[in-house]
Amino acid sequence: GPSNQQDQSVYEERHLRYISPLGKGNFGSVELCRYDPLGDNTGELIAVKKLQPNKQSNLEDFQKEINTIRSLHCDYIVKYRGVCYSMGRLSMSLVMEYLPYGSLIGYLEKNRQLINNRRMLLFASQICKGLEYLQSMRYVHRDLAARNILVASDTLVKIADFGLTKIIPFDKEYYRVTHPGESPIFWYAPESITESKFSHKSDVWSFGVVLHELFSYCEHNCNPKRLYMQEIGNDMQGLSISMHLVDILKDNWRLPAPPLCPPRVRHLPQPYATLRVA
Ligand SMILES: CCCn1cc(-c2nc(Nc3ccc(C(=O)NC)cc3)nc3[nH]ccc23)cn1
Repeated sequence: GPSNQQDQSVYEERHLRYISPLGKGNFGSVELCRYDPLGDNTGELIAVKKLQPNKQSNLEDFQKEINTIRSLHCDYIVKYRGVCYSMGRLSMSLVMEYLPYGSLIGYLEKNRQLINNRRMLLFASQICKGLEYLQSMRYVHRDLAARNILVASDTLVKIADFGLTKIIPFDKEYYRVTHPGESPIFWYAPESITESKFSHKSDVWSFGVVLHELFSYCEHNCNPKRLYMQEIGNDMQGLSISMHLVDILKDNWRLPAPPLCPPRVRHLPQPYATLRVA
């Protein structure tokens, strides 16, 4: 559509045709819809994120997420299209570009044989560029994980879901969360677990876990949570899982390099995340 189609556009609910569910994000679910004002099925396919009413999230968080994604213009970040008001502006939905190949996890599982190291590194570099752009805007994503990476084509992936994204205050290097919700602790840097501190460095740590997922082809039997839980041992004495996790990380235990991981990736220069533990 016209260039103003890109931003600030309002989609009328009456022209939205629901097609199928696409997935669950933070605070909401995403559905495939066709925006069909002519009513002849020629309208564009869009991804619509609706606020989950029952979740502890509230409209305020959702509006922050919408403002965040609306401010992002990067080839490696899923594009904002507009908003759709319903129930007379009482509730609103976030409209985004539809990425036909879906989540990176499903894509790697389905196309495992066809994806060589070169393409894996292409995906890794695109996620890295998306993260670099976020950092240039002083955003911390706080939920970088393969489940939040979407596939636009066989040669393009994008970062999605900005439900937990925060802006780092201008006088600090980190963002301290007051009320950590359901935390994806197996993607968290140590200081995020122990002090709820999030920074560009903690996003880099999560990117390291995404690299592990990438080179494991997102196989569910070697996903980060399962590998960490095996190492922690399933016998849970008093200490919570997160304290056990921080203990092994402080002892410099790290996720084992995936078996198919090429040597050059295996021995990346130690990310400064490790130096911090020392
Ligand atoms: C990231 C967590 C929240 N989330 C966002 C989306 C999403 N999905 C898609 N496309 C998609 C998804 C799934 C499949 C599929 O075949 N599944 C079996 C095919 C295409 N386009 C999107 N544009 C913006 C968000 C978004 C899905 N979940």
